[in-house]
Amino acid sequence: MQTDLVVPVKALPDAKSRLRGAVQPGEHTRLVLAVLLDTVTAAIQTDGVRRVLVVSSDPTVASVLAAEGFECVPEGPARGLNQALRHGAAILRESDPTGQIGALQADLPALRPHELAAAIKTADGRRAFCADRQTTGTTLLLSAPGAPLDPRFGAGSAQAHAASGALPLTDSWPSLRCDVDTVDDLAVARDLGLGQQTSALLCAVACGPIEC
Ligand SMILES: Nc1nc2c(ncn2[C@@H]2O[C@H](COP(=O)(O)OP(=O)(O)OP(=O)(O)O)[C@@H](O)[C@H]2O)c(=O)[nH]1
Ligand SMILES: C=C(OP(=O)(O)O)C(=O)O
Repeated sequence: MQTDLVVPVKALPDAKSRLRGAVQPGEHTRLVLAVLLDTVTAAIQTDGVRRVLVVSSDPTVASVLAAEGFECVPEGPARGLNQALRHGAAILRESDPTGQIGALQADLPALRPHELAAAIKTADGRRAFCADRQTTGTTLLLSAPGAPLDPRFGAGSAQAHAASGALPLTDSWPSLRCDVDTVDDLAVARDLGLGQQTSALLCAVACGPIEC
């Protein structure tokens, strides 16, 4: 079974606001883009992942992704994170009405393809989710083949996904659970091993709280 993933990214001026301060203010956008590129690079290298579709109406996100060969579509008419995910899922469904769809967070710069592959394998075709390392948020939500994704991202999304019947995936998978919302999260990701783009950026600008 092949899995197609949707990755949502909001407008860059608003993106990763809690991560501000990790690098100088003028480098924040580059950091957000580096984290995104490391995430989608790991995702597309994952066994069993066929497509990675970013949903973002930000023109810089679209052009940076296009330059690296990634797919990006603008949001649909309905605003918001879950609406963007539903829009992306609908596009993926047009190509394969019976396939498995997933929502992957855009801020997993230490993501290891083998951990994502293991999570997809463990789900084994069931609608399932992986909570973040704090256990409150969600880093990955998978549909059953041909079935709705039914995303419930936002504050307390792990509980919301469980309450909606999704199976919690409980193996450790530290890189899949390590979304970087804060400077502390980025330090944890650095200790796990950052992807090439984020690592290079932090080395290039190394005078903030996170050193490479
Ligand atoms: N396309 C799209 N993506 C969104 C939207 N809202 C949030 N996202 C993305 O969904 C993920 C989680 O969103 P948030 O936690 O709200 O935002 P964040 O940018 O990660 O961090 P904060 O600004 O610190 O809240 C991030 O990848 C966001 O870019 C939206 O309205 N549209
Ligand atoms: C929106 C979510 O992500 P974040 O950790 O960025 O708040 C979520 O986990 O549902």
